[in-house]
Amino acid sequence: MTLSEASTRGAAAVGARGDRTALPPPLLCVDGVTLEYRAPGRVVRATQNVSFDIWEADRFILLGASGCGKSTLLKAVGGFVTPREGRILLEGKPVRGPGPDRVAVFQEFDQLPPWKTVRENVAFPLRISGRLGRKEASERAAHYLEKVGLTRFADAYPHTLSGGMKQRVAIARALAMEPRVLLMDEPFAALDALTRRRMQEELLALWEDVRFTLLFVTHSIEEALIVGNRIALLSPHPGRMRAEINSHAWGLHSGGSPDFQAAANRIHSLLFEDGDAHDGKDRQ
Ligand SMILES: Nc1ncnc2c1ncn2[C@@H]1O[C@H](COP(=O)(O)OP(=O)(O)OP(=O)(O)O)[C@@H](O)[C@H]1O
Repeated sequence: MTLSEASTRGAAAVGARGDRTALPPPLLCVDGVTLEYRAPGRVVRATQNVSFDIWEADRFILLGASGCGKSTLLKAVGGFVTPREGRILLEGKPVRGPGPDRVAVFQEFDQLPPWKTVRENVAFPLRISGRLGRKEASERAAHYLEKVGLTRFADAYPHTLSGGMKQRVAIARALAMEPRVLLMDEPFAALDALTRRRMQEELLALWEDVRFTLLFVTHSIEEALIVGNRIALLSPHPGRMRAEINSHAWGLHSGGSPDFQAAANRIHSLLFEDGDAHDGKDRQ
């Protein structure tokens, strides 16, 4: 990767598609977003003036050090945190709160109610959101459980599943809602290395099949390169855009190659080299 490949949001998107005029409007627009947590006598600024656009079927990664505001950005897109400054638009409309058009998968294994079977876990949000009746919800649950390879476990309870299987259920549950954007907050970080790798493979295979739009948070450079087609690099706390990078050239089979290592090293220095000196320099 050369410096010229690190680019602003618009240029990166153009690079990924090769033709500026062919670009439709973005699905999700994060525009100058500053996020803060306020408590009496204390303000924590989580991100500052962050901007990026996501197009349909992008696999967009938020990458940065611990505490740089990645999860807070995801929560803001989810509608759980209101920007202090800037705006977030989904299909051109301001995000004003949570909605079924944005569904999240988290790292924790306890995100599934333990008293519901796997099938019920997947079907439940479809029913309570009023989207589908009992029979249709159950059919859709079966469809997505098949996609994540868990048909045989539809009647099992979460505590009988491995960590990877629980994450598959969470992914099936999220995809079953057929959201406009799937939000994933370090979904594989609590898994062992082999399972994590397999889950990355499965997520990419699912994407090939379903072509959902993904906003994915990680602090693993390797995972970002493998899972994403575009990566936003955020500075350490408070998170600001350092650069945006096209990563569509990298995939599951790139790991370990000299080019892949060079890209990872380049990202590492963009993330961690003398912070403010870098901010903006790679955004042409
Ligand atoms: N509920 C909260 N109240 C106050 N400050 C918070 C709250 N949640 C997060 N923060 C602070 O906001 C900043 C950004 O946190 P956030 O969890 O978004 O970062 P992150 O990049 O996702 O980190 P990690 O990779 O460790 O999960 C941090 O300084 C954190 O301490």
